[in-house]
Amino acid sequence: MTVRIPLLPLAISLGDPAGVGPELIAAAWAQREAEGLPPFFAVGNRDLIEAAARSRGLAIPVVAIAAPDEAAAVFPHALPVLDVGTAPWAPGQPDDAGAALALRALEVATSLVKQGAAAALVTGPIAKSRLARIGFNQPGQTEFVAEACGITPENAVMMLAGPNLRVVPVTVHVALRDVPFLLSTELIRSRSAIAAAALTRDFGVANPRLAVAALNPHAGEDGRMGHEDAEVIAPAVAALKAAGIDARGPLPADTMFHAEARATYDAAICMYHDQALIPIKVLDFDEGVNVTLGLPIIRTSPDHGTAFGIAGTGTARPGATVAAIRMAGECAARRATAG
Ligand SMILES: NC(=O)C1=CN([C@@H]2O[C@H](COP(=O)(O)OP(=O)(O)OC[C@H]3O[C@@H](n4cnc5c(N)ncnc54)[C@H](O)[C@@H]3O)[C@@H](O)[C@H]2O)C=CC1
Ligand SMILES: NCC(=O)COP(=O)(O)O
Repeated sequence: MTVRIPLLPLAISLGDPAGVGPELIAAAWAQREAEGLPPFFAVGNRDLIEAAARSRGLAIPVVAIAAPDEAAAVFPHALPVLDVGTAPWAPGQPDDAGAALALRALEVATSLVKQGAAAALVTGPIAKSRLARIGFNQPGQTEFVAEACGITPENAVMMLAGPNLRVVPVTVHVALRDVPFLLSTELIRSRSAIAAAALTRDFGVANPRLAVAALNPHAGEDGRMGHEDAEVIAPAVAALKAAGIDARGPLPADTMFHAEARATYDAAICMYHDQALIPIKVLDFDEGVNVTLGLPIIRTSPDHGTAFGIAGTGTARPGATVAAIRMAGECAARRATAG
């Protein structure tokens, strides 16, 4: 297997300092050689990351850098960190100062990637409710990064990807009761089309096969269990096919995710958050990556959240963070090669 390495280091934002983000950045650095990871630097606070690393027995060297261009030389022997603020390390005890540091790290890391000072953005997990307390008015980091890049939220598409499955939730961080009203033929069509284009551009899938899920049980059972499947989703699939995209559906969601079914598509287009995220977290929790499609930059994140309950205990597994770094590096290298 050829490992694609980007020319510049990646930027990784700290995430909420009370969560598992800081210690998993350190754990990923400790595994850089074994995992063949591309060079990266953290954006956050050196002392905090060092404390988080030591809590899990990682006595790794952590070095403050003044600018991203110092990261490549430091990375082979120490974890480079760009300091953007301070907060005490208090695992499992989120507060406004920590949320402010997380937001500052996200802002700076995003800006550095946009400027071309870093090859791609990997975001550490934040708690949306904690950031909302300090004025963050986006549903999540996806929409924040999209806005920073001048992309509308509709055109920034969340995909969760692991070794066994890729899923795209058409609606994301909304109440379940609102989903039927938010779904539209155009939203399903456009998110699917963006996903198909990104699978080709960033993942090297020449002719992506999309499996589009139904909303209702049994795909509506001829209208006996809801009308959205026939009236909203089926026309979107027809429009995708008319545009030359290999799309099928609406498919009953309960039989889309077993192994034989998964082998027939490259991504499942799902109608709501948990329809997409439950199967991938069952199959690939420890290697799942959240990637934003349709952006001018590459952005990935581990599939899990802040896990405040286990921060600082040494039990958080680094696999999803490692996978997010690897995927960001590969996608950035693929874009650089394509020109
Ligand atoms: N990429 C991001 O920024 C994401 C942020 N979140 C945020 O995280 C916060 C907590 O959300 P939850 O639903 O509790 O999800 P969570 O992923 O933080 O935790 C769910 C369960 O998985 C465990 N877990 C999570 N990561 C783990 C790891 N690396 N190793 C071992 N166990 C792990 C936790 O201990 C917990 O039992 C919320 O505020 C949410 O907004 C959630 C998902 C993604
Ligand atoms: N459930 C996915 C998630 O919460 C990640 O959202 P985002 O912050 O990456 O937009």
